[in-house]
Amino acid sequence: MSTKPDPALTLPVVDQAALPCVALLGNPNAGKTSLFNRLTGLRAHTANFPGTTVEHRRARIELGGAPATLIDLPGVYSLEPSSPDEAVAVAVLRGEEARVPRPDALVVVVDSTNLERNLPLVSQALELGLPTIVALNLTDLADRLGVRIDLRKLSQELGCTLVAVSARTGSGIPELQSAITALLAERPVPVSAPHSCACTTCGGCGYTARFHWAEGVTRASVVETSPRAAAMTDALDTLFTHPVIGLGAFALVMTGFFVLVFWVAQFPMAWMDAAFAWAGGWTQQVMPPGVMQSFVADGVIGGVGGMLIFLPQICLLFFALALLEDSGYLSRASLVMDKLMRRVGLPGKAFVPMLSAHACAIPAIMASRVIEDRRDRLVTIMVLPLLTCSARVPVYALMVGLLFPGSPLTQAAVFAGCYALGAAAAFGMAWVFRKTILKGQPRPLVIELPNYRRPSLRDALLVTMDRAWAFIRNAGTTILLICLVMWALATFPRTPESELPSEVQAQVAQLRQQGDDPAAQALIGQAQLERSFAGAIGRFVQPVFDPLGFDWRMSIGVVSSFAAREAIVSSLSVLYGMGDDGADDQPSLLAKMRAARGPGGGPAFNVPTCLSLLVFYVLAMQCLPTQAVTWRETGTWTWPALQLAYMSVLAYVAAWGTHAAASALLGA
Ligand SMILES: Nc1nc2c(ncn2[C@@H]2O[C@H](COP(=O)(O)OP(=O)(O)OP(=O)(O)O)[C@@H](O)[C@H]2O)c(=O)[nH]1
Ligand SMILES: [Mg+2]
Repeated sequence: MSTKPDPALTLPVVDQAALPCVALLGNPNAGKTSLFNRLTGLRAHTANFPGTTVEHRRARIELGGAPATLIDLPGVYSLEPSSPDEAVAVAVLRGEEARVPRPDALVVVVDSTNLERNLPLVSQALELGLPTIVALNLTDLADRLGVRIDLRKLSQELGCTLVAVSARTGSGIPELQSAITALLAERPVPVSAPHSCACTTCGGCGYTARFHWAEGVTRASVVETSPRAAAMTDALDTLFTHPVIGLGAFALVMTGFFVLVFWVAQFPMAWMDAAFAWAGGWTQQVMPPGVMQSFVADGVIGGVGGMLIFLPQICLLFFALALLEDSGYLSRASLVMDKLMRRVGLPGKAFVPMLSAHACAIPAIMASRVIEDRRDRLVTIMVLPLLTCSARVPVYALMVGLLFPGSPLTQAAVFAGCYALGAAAAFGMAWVFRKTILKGQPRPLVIELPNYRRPSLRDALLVTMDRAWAFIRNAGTTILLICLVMWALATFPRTPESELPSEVQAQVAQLRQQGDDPAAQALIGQAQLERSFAGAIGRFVQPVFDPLGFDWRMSIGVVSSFAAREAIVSSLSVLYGMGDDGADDQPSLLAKMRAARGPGGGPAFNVPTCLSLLVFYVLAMQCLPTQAVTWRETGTWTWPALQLAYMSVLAYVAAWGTHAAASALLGA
């Protein structure tokens, strides 16, 4: 599924340049984006692991009745960047980022449950000489964990205004807004930090001085900590990061995830399928037969409905992923997976991008900016589109629904198998790249483990609603357009019944004599479809896909999905819906496809063909926006071209092998 431009990035440049500009700076995972969302009312992505934001984001806010620009930055541990995302933050601070105004003031966001680790950056920020406020965030969690901070003391130690806030509950937000307004009005320059190092001969003691200062300030201002909370975190970490138990826990979490997404979704999906079937049937009753009826029933309801029935599954996927991201577990899973990933040449830091690629490869490719080494990053980017993104979900669901009607557990297992195949292919290809064009050993993982947090149901629901809306918008625009083109290609030229071949006319006459009018009508529909533009194009490309077991309708469906893979579902819905089998008064889309016949008279979607289609869609690169992002992140067309070439060959060969093996095994 392609991502739309962030509304926060759509401010006119001229407008922003004239406005006072405030940047949110802070350690990774300190809650900068959550605060940004609170202050702007936007819904930028947040998650409980370091490195969620990898690009600056800006929006206009009102402060004391006057407009200002607020910039959210990627998290940094220091102002000496070590990865591309950190470089973005530092470039904005220096005024070196194109089209972004240099900030006039800073809000340094600090995690109050992790004060000591956040303060070294505060000291560097204060040295920039910009008007600065420190926002002490996550105070709700600090309260729950029994961490108490003496705010007056801390403010004195820092020598700047300090505001305690909670981006989660909203407490302290009005005070923060007032403090920023005053900061922009008065523009006080912070007093110089008390830890600067006079030594000019070595690079290390500056850091040491900063860390000593952070330790001292923490000791002076943290009044109370809770050993019980720390003990609980340690106990959970011992389990989740254990080389064996940790792997078992990971397998369990993932299994639960897929069963939830698959099993729960089947109920609303069945209702929606029935609703669209009813709507199609109703249209046929109220509209006179003809081109318009076919346009509405087959083109619009059939095509878009064929896509929309998968909405519940998409929603559940994003909801479950949001809860998982917010829990703090993912950083632990990265540690457990690091060893395995490094064995195939992937860095441990690729884990979170790989997991988020299960939603969409585009943000995942951008998220790989957290990987410091260029070769490590390139290997990761090259294999990310192999992981199952949400646009593949409708294709998988359609195929497993056709393959195993009425057995949700088998469906769930095959569905999970597709995800596993994508992951295995990504690991295998990473290994191949490491042995060939991107030789080298990935760096070992050093990662900060965030606190475990109770996931926010509200945030997860908001993410889900956004994604659902994006899915509906996509179905109502791009997919609808593809459906209409497909419908037009399948409708015209319309061969009159009298011009159909004589053997077809004879069969039709015989069926009518037997009183089987629906079957006669279906036969005419089939013959007309075969003589349409779609039939001609399908037959032209079909020889390419014949070894994979695809008939001409599937072949044209595959071609239609090279710009956006999910388009195949709607294309098939239109094409199979139009060659109506007449088996039922109002057959659902799945029923129509199940009843469709292939050239030999057997089911068009037999087991080898369904499996081959599944394998093809697991492995093929069919997403133009992903290619564009690969180009942007790598700076050359070589990598996206290679990505397209190797994935297409891999998909074709694997689908061909699957079809041949399944046909041999089943004697098909
Ligand atoms: N309980 C609680 N959780 C918070 C608060 N602020 C942020 N969070 C959670 O902390 C996690 C990190 O929040 P983000 O806003 O993504 O942090 P960030 O600083 O933008 O992180 P990066 O983009 O990785 O640098 C998310 O799970 C948030 O829901 C808060 O005040 N209270
Ligand atoms: Mg962020």
